[in-house]
Amino acid sequence: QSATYDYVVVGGGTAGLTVAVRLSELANVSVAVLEAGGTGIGNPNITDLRNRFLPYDTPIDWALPTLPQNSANGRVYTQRQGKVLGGSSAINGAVYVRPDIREFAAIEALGAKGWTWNNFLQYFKKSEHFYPETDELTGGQNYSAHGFDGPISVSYGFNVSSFFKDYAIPTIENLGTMDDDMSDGTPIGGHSQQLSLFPGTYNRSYVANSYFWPNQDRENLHVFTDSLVSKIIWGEDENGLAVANGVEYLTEDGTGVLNARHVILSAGALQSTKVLELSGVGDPAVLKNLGIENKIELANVGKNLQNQLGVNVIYALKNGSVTLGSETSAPVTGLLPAQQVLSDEDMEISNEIRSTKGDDLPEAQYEALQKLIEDGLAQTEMNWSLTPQADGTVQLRLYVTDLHTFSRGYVHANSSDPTAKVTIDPKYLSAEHDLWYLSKAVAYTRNITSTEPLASVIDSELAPGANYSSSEDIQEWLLPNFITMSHFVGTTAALPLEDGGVVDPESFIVYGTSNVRVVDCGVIPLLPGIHTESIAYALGEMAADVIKKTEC
Ligand SMILES: Cc1cc2nc3c(=O)[nH]c(=O)nc-3n(C[C@H](O)[C@H](O)[C@H](O)COP(=O)(O)OP(=O)(O)OC[C@H]3O[C@@H](n4cnc5c(N)ncnc54)[C@H](O)[C@@H]3O)c2cc1C
Repeated sequence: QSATYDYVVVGGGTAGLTVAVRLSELANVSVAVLEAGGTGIGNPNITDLRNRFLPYDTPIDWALPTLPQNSANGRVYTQRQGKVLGGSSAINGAVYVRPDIREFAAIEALGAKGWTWNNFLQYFKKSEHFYPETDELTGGQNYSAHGFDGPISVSYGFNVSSFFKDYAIPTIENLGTMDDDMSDGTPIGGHSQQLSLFPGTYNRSYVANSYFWPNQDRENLHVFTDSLVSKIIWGEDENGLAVANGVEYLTEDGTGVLNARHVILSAGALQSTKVLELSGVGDPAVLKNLGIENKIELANVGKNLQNQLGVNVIYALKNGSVTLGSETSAPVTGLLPAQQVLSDEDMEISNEIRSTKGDDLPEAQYEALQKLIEDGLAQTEMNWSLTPQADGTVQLRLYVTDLHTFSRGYVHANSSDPTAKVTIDPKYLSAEHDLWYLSKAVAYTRNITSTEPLASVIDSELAPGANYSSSEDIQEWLLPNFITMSHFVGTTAALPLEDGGVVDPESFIVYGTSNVRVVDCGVIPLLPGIHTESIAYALGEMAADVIKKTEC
């Protein structure tokens, strides 16, 4: 089977379907998307956000194991990624939040030319349809940073328990501040949580049902599911430079080929690198191990892997003290600077621990991270949710995180067999500050639960439990209990080649090629202290605009 398209997009996920749908607005341009997973149609674990943990270890989850983590007693962590049309937007937590303006400044200063807040803001807005009236908790704010005509519905949880208004928000205000909008580029403080959710429902708004299905009848847009791309097929231009002629892919029926003028890799931060490496693009040492001939030497492919860490801290609430609502997920979230989470004395210890840079962390990123923390950007997200128990009691779950982590790892293809899972070593906790800081964030929840009015309804601490008192105790508890935010970035960084880049920040074109791009979260060079779906949509929108200009 062979066909020719102007653009072939590898991966029908968050950024991939966004860029494909936008490109197909040009009637004279043909676009194909090859997605390894199925359509997901009729799967309630995708559509109903209350089921958001049920996709794990089912066919719509790649379920990618890490290597044993040396700094976590050899623990193997299973990383989630959506394997279905919609990609990770089909299985994620649907928290909608954008980076701090200062994080874009830091990323641009690393060398990502054009990655300014103002440039991204137009694409955040373009992808969003915001429903401010659904805010039951704070309301009456300034929504000028939002979009009202885009495909992705953003609203607030509904039928929210009165606990959040009566206890959570006043307690947050007693310790810090409530902020009016978590998506306006100044996200410090407590918030009423924004979600990619159809207003007044439990239904997830994600890239398949909000960008693609409404446009699926376009004649110039073809989406192929259950099609795993194995590699790029190369030709040469008149100067002998590598030019992609298309891709090869596998289905149940065998091998297929799609010819293309341009290839866009959107397989996510964990898997676009695999397609590059199986196509002979990457670090020669890695390719040699795989037995793959080096077509384009690009040593940065798969390096600079970043993620954030978190853990659930659990408190029992006094019997009968709280009336449950029927909200989908944490209706209140806080974005806290290290200066709030740490005492003055601990801030000094933090400075001391951070004064040594780890070998895996590039110097420029190290300097940027130090400044983000010193300037008081969010270093901990704290999600507040209630969970009813079978015995009729209610637990308060404070999900606490370490947002700007210093550990860096890698992801590489593990075999020349395209069906083999990638090798991931995120090197979690290899930087001392990551574990130490998370232990302090856990301890900080005790300040919260001993502050009124919340203190009056707290019964006891269940996890880790009051007997874990010192930072060392809590660190020990964290090793088997920490979880990750699944916000992978950095492996195909949009930076100058000499600064660790894999793609050009303005064109998204892979260095050494003229017609292969990467458009997914892997291009984000430095992980901002927030969730990443908003950026994935903005990247898809931005890349489409950049590419459209080349077509006109
Ligand atoms: C469990 C989980 C919870 C999360 N929670 C949140 C949240 O609450 N809020 C938030 O903002 N972000 C959240 N995120 C992160 C966010 O969803 C991702 O950062 C974002 O969706 C990634 O988009 P992407 O386009 O880079 O990749 P993806 O959306 O993962 O798309 C990649 C696509 O490529 C396909 N693919 C891979 N390899 C191939 C191949 N060889 N051939 C063909 N297709 C291939 C995959 O099947 C997938 O569909 C979460 C992520 C996960 C996994």
